Amino acid sequence: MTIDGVAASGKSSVSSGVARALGIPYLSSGLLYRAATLFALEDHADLSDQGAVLAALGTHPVRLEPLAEGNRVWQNGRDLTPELHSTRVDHGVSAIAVLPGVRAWVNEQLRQVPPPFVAEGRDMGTNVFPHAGAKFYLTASPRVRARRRAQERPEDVDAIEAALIRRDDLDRVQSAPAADAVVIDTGPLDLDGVIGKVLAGVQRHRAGQ
Ligand SMILES: Nc1ncnc2c1ncn2[C@@H]1O[C@H](COP(=O)(O)OP(=O)(O)OP(=O)(O)O)[C@@H](O)[C@H]1O
Ligand SMILES: Nc1ccn([C@H]2C[C@H](O)[C@@H](COP(=O)(O)O)O2)c(=O)n1
Repeated sequence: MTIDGVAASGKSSVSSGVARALGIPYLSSGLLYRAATLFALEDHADLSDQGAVLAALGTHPVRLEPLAEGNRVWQNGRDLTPELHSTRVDHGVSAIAVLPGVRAWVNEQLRQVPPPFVAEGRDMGTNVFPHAGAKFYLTASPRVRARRRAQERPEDVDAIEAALIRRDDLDRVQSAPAADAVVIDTGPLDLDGVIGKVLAGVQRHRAGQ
């Protein structure tokens, strides 16, 4: 199954809850785009130069550890995960994510994982796993998302909201919901409410309704 959505709409938290309820792993594609961004930044690569970015990726083998309680990304023995939600990675990741070679690098890693799993990101239901059994797409207003994110970060809500709107715009091309996805506005719901809606959708799908 796939869970896509806009930035900070709750994809990772919801995927983790759904994966735990179903007893299967979840895969965060966004973390792989973030790891690619971190490598490019550390190598001082021009983020719009696909050749330079792919050269940086070529020297940094990574492993996505699909833990249900939260994915981690490893480079040999180094756990990259704590650095992947830094502001500098947030600012650079959309530039990296438009590069076709980077998208192929991410998708190849995702497609090596044996099902069943919950795949989470932007284009899981449209491009990477178009034949997934059940598809969901999470949204919420930029203000709601910024308020939630502000609980985790020292920046103020207005700055976070502006950055989210910028990233929504830059990611728009690969972020369209699949035609057969169930769209959920998470604004009026708490986390358990969203997880419950997704699980109910999975049940309906299994029952063939
Ligand atoms: N329905 C909800 N109600 C309240 N808080 C929520 C809800 N869903 C998610 N959150 C909170 O919002 C924040 C962002 O959620 P999360 O990191 O899961 O989003 P995301 O879509 O995976 O983000 P990103 O696109 O940056 O990877 C977290 O602090 C999470 O706990
Ligand atoms: N399938 C995906 C997943 C992610 N991206 C890009 C777009 C985001 O700005 C960035 C980080 O993702 P997030 O952690 O916010 O889910 O990666 C993408 O293009 N396609």
